[in-house]
Amino acid sequence: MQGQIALVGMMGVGKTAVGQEIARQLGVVFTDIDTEIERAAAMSIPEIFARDGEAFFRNRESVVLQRILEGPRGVVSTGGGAWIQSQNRTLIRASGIAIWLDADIETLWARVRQRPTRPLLLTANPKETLQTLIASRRPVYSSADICVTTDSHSDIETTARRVIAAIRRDRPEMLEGK
Ligand SMILES: Nc1ncnc2c1ncn2[C@@H]1O[C@H](COP(=O)(O)OP(=O)(O)O)[C@@H](O)[C@H]1O
Ligand SMILES: O=C(O)C1=C[C@@H](OP(=O)(O)O)[C@@H](O)[C@H](O)C1
Ligand SMILES: [Mg+2]
Repeated sequence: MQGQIALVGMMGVGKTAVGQEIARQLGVVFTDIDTEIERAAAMSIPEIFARDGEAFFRNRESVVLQRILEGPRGVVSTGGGAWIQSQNRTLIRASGIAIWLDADIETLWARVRQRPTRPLLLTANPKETLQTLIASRRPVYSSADICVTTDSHSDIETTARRVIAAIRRDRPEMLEGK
């Protein structure tokens, strides 16, 4: 593999689950940035937001992202806000390619509503908050290298295969040696 494959996109779209499956199918290392932040801080994401605030979390996110991108080549799943920061986009572009996983609001909402692990959605109307976040972030996600759309009918394994097929089609040099 010629660089890092980074997954970006809204919370609940499946970056963590699909990223892990892409890495399994390609036989490369998988890293989830949120998991690495939690490990380094010995705290959960909701605990970090509650104790230190979002700005602190964003700082940790950039530091951990840089460290992971400098490591062995593989698949890196980011948190939904990572690609929104321009310095993170620069880091990801310099190390490989960004895949935007996209889905409609109903698909995202069905997946995120089940678990209270996303502090940005602890609002009076979390679905509306999700919708507002999508509207502000979609133009930024669209600057990723490749977009793959998922929906409630595509399972994790199928979505992973479609991502790999899209990379093979658009950026075949990325998968050389694979
Ligand atoms: N087709 C699918 N693709 C991706 N995730 C799915 C799919 N169907 C259900 N899920 C579930 O949706 C939830 C959110 O996925 P996750 O990987 O945590 O998203 P993200 O990391 O983008 O926030 C998980 O429980 C995952 O197993
Ligand atoms: O969209 C965001 O700003 C966030 C998404 C989360 O990751 P997932 O996209 O993996 O849920 C996590 O990094 C944090 O709760 C903030
Ligand atoms: Mg995730």
